[in-house]
Amino acid sequence: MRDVTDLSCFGWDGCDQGLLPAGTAPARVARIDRGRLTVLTAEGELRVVPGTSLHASVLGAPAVGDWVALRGELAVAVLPRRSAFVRTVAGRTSTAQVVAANLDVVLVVDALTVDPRLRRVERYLAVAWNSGATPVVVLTKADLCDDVAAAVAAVREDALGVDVLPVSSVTGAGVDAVRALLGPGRTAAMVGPSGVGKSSLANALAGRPVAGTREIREDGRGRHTTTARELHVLPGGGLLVDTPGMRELALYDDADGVDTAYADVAELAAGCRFRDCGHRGEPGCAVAAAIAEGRLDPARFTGWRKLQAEARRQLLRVDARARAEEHARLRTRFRAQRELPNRPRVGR
Ligand SMILES: Nc1nc2c(ncn2[C@@H]2O[C@H](COP(=O)(O)OP(=O)(O)OP(=O)(O)O)[C@@H](O)[C@H]2O)c(=O)[nH]1
Ligand SMILES: [Zn+2]
Repeated sequence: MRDVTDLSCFGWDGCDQGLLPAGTAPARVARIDRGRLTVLTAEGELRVVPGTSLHASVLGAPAVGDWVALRGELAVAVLPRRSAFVRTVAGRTSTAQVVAANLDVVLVVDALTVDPRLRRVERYLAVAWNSGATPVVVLTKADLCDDVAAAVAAVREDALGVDVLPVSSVTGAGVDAVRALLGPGRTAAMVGPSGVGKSSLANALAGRPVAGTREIREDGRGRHTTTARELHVLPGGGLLVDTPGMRELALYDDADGVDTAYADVAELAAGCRFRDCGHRGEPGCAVAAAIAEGRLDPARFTGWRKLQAEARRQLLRVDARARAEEHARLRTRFRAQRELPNRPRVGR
């Protein structure tokens, strides 16, 4: 049995660092429902009211998995996060949304029913790497796949440095391997498109229905069943965040995550003759050479380029300062071009 004081700070390192405002107790956000928070405390679940100061905090609104400081039944502050899975809210905005906070593991979930969608997995991995938590790929519905080993191998080849675990929530195969990631006090979030079996996996891990699942409609269109993010406490003391399926995961500030997810391509690119090589046929392009020699899948290269461009666009939208820097960079480049020796100098 874990002792109660232990639970009150479990997973949050700020307690012993004196980060807790005086007269408050830490609690973990399990659910957010029309502005009200359900939190886990040493005494159990509690519905609390967000104080006005809560939204004023630099971390913004609380997310599932956040630690908040409670003063009575009022949540007064969002406590420092050690990791967060962040996406851009759908639409042409630059608003960041914290999907889940204080994670040890991000489970990137996809199904084995169709050919593994490698580009999609890579996109999730880029964001997951940037979260500060460890990404793991979970491939569900193994019972519906004829050649699990081949499908897993294909994903493993692309998901560099990431464990790839096949599971079936129906037969239970592979569920223990996922459970092993979720020791006492460890928090994982499942992310992935709708219908890949996240809720079914949550139920399999919990050993009881904790999340709503849906039957896929005959026409394959289906509807989202998971409507809210929720932090579930698993029997072994691990914590699992179930998130509603995402129609599209837009990158936020994920340039570093992209380079980690595509470490092989990034490393090749660093070996190009020109530092600013665009890999579009320049001489000495190491990326082009790798593609020509069959060492790099051109589709993976295209995926990298696309995500990099998206991360850069997003950065420009988000950060006016970055925009100024980009302008400065373009100006420098322009100046450098003007000063190329073989360029006729005008007006001098
Ligand atoms: N055969 C088989 N079917 C599964 C498995 N896991 C999930 N399913 C089915 O796939 C469908 C979708 O599963 P859900 O768990 O609701 O998917 P989800 O990812 O939570 O979907 P959202 O809540 O919309 O994000 C349901 O019909 C499940 O019964 C599995 O391991 N094997
Ligand atoms: Zn190049």
